[in-house]
Amino acid sequence: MLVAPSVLSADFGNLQHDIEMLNKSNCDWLHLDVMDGVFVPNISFGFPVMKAIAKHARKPLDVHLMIVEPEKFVKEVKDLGAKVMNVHYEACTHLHRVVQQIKNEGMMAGVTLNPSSPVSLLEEIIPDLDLVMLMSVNPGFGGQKFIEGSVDKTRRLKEMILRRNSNALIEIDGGVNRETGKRLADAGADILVSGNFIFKAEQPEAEIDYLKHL
Ligand SMILES: O=C(CO)[C@@H](O)[C@H](O)COP(=O)(O)O
Repeated sequence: MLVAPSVLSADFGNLQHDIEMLNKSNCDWLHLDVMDGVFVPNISFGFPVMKAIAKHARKPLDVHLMIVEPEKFVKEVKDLGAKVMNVHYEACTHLHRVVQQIKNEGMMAGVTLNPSSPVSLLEEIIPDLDLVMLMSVNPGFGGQKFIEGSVDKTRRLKEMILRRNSNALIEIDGGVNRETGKRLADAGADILVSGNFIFKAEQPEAEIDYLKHL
């Protein structure tokens, strides 16, 4: 299992401390949530903060854009040195074009689905994707309750990926902890994003290890 701690739940007053903790940990990617106050009802951080994080991070960056018109920022995300660029299905009118732009910049192309968006929406594009991220909470905030239907949705996505001969990885984001993480792993998840569960833990590195071994 790959584990991508969500930096949204870090201590922003002491960000370097938390990034160093993640550098020392066995986590795989750093998950960076960009929110614009339009696509989601919250504003998080943008490129100046991500550049500062990138300077200290010794793990690949997994950038999740919860913004309208994400295609305007492909080059900026590439210049950060990101490994993964995740855009929302719901934010892209010309999704196929955006996915090609991301891949042409040498990044993994990820498409994210909101909880109410069915996996069937990805039927045509799935062979082109490197990754699909399912939101298991409504995007915009850390620390929300896991939406139960996400486990079955993960299973259905896995079936579609196999049926369409896609190599897409399955990433799940929202409300991931020991218990939900286990069920998601059994359903076919490849990558778990986790915010509050990791950063509020007494021993964040041990919780990362727990999720990694699911
Ligand atoms: O993208 C988001 C929220 O919009 C997530 O990445 C959350 O930041 C995950 O946090 P937890 O639900 O694990 O606390």
